[in-house]
Amino acid sequence: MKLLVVAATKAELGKVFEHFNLPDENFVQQAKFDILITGVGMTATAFALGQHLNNGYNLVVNIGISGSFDKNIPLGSLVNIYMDTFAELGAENHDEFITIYELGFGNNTFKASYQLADLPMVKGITVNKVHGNSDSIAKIEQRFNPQTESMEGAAVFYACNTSNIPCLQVRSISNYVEPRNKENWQIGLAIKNLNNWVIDFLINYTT
Ligand SMILES: O=C(O)c1cccc(C(=O)CC[C@H]2O[C@@H](n3cnc4c(=O)[nH]cnc43)[C@H](O)[C@@H]2O)c1
Repeated sequence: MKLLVVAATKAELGKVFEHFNLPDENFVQQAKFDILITGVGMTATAFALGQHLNNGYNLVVNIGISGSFDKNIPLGSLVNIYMDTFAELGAENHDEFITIYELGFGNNTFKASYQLADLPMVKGITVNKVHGNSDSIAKIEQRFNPQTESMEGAAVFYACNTSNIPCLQVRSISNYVEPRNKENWQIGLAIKNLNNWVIDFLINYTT
């Protein structure tokens, strides 16, 4: 059984690198798991996965921090994204938005194919532009009713679904999606809790 852990930035996995004494590289290969640092965003993620996904993985775990639309989800807590949507792929038709699915160019939503019992299941969207404006937040909530947003999740699900590799996405909530105020973000807490979860998961999954 071989696992691939995918993160956008090394900063999101700092304690994991320390715990397992891993070399300071973007693609780390170990006996029981590999780690891939892709860079932020869908394009960097898809490119990196295109280079490395063909290594016989039994499971891909996308991890990272994330914004939450749902203020009932505490900052620093972990969620399991069971479906994720490319929220900006489509066309504007004056005030209306037409998804690529509605345009006839294929799916805009992709699902996890591996279940975890112990985390809340939520619906995510993936964006190029972090929402930070009340009008655009209201519009995207009305369009997709998401609970979280990241900049990579749907790209990982797309690559894994297309390659028939089981995948799951675990995110730690660093901020609420609201008019931008970086002072409210809890990136340190979110990364700490995320790293503890990843270390635990790697130890339990690979032994
Ligand atoms: O300074 C900023 O405006 C900023 C915006 C988004 C992310 C960052 C980061 O430092 C981390 C990159 C990472 O974070 C994920 N993320 C976290 N919160 C959100 C969000 O509200 N909306 C979308 N993505 C978010 C994202 O997946 C990035 O890979 C700094």
